Amino acid sequence: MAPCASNQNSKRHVSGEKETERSVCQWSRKRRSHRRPMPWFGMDIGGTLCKLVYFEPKDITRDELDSEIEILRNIRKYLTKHSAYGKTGHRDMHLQLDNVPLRGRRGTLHFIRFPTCEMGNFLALAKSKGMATLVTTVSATGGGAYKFENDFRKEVNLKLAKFDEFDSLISGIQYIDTHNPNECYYWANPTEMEKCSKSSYDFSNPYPFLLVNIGSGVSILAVYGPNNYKRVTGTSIGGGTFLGLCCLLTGCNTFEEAIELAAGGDNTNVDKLVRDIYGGDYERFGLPGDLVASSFGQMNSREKRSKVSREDLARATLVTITNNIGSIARMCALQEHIDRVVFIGNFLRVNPISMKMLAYAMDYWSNGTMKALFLEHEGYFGAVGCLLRFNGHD
Ligand SMILES: Nc1ncnc2c1ncn2[C@@H]1O[C@H](COP(=O)(O)OP(=O)(O)O)[C@@H](O)[C@H]1O
Ligand SMILES: CC(C)(COP(=O)(O)O)[C@@H](O)C(=O)NCCC(=O)O
Repeated sequence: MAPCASNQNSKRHVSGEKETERSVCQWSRKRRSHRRPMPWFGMDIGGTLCKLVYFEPKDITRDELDSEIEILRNIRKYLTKHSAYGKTGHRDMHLQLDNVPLRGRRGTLHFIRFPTCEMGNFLALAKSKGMATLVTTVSATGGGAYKFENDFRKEVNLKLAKFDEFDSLISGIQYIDTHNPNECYYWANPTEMEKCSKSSYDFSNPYPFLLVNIGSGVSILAVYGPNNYKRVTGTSIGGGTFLGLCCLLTGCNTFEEAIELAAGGDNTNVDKLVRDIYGGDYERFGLPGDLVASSFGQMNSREKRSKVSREDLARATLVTITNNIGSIARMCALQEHIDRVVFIGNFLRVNPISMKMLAYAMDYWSNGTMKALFLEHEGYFGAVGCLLRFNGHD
């Protein structure tokens, strides 16, 4: 397992820089004498989005600055002075982490994403910025670290140090939770939608927890300790399914558009509810009348189809996918005897509807014994984790 995974106790009692570093990357001290050459990147190349984390050192000495080669300086400036790159690259400035320690240095972590299908353009841009002239290695995870390995070597002379996506996810969560006091939150009063609001959660004592990563597909891990986890199950009905079906059904073209449509729609015009079948609640088995009995169950009727809006269809798609994930997650939590379920992945980006639904489902169907938790850096943990794991000598 990873050399830089911390033990729980050291993680809980972080107070100063030295202790913080010890908790995250004890082994990095050994390597400090021969510092890793910059730039430091971690990439998580997923089925839909490529997440790129860039560490900008802020403790650069005058000597270092003077000896920094121009290409590196230009790359640093380009990445940190812009918030958009080309047509599809974005820096999530609201997630930026300042003054964090990373393998003996202090600096800023920047969070950048672009669609994985734009990898060709990304490599061309990297080449145009001079990356190909630097003999360097980038740490990478996700399926694309394997799929695009040869392209990186051929196009930009970059070697990829590959790390497993789940090892990376867990290291990344541990690190970011240690360095961002407001990372973890939950939705308070999930059963009363008007009162439902975001609240901070102290996740300094995290184990065990169930980790539900909602990316293109969904992977569910039971995490028992920093170096102890298993993949319980997965489902192919995930974020990619939501976006794909929504594009098909509504003609929308982006995730943001799909979420906006869903926000203005009503799934009860599309789904068949328990009350549509029973006329009210199915009391004997505790099924309330407003529960969805059959997702898209009204859409067999030509008349109902003629009245339904794009917004309703988007909402029903979102509700269907979210409820299915929530239901599988709850069964896994029961099976593993775990009561805290952490939902991450970019499906939850700008998507409070799904988060509130997951919070509601966990709370309601467990009679308040299970809690849904969320993390601010939702899709970036893999990229951070693989950056931490790189020892600079692969
Ligand atoms: N800008 C975006 N473009 C495409 N999908 C997005 C975007 N923002 C959020 N998503 C959602 O996030 C999912 C991808 O999540 P992510 O955690 O990055 O997974 P992966 O590693 O498989 O790419 C998409 O399937 C979609 O539901
Ligand atoms: C194959 C994956 C690990 C890839 O991760 P992703 O890019 O979706 O984040 C994931 O899509 C997954 O677990 N899919 C579900 C496969 C299954 O268990 O049915």
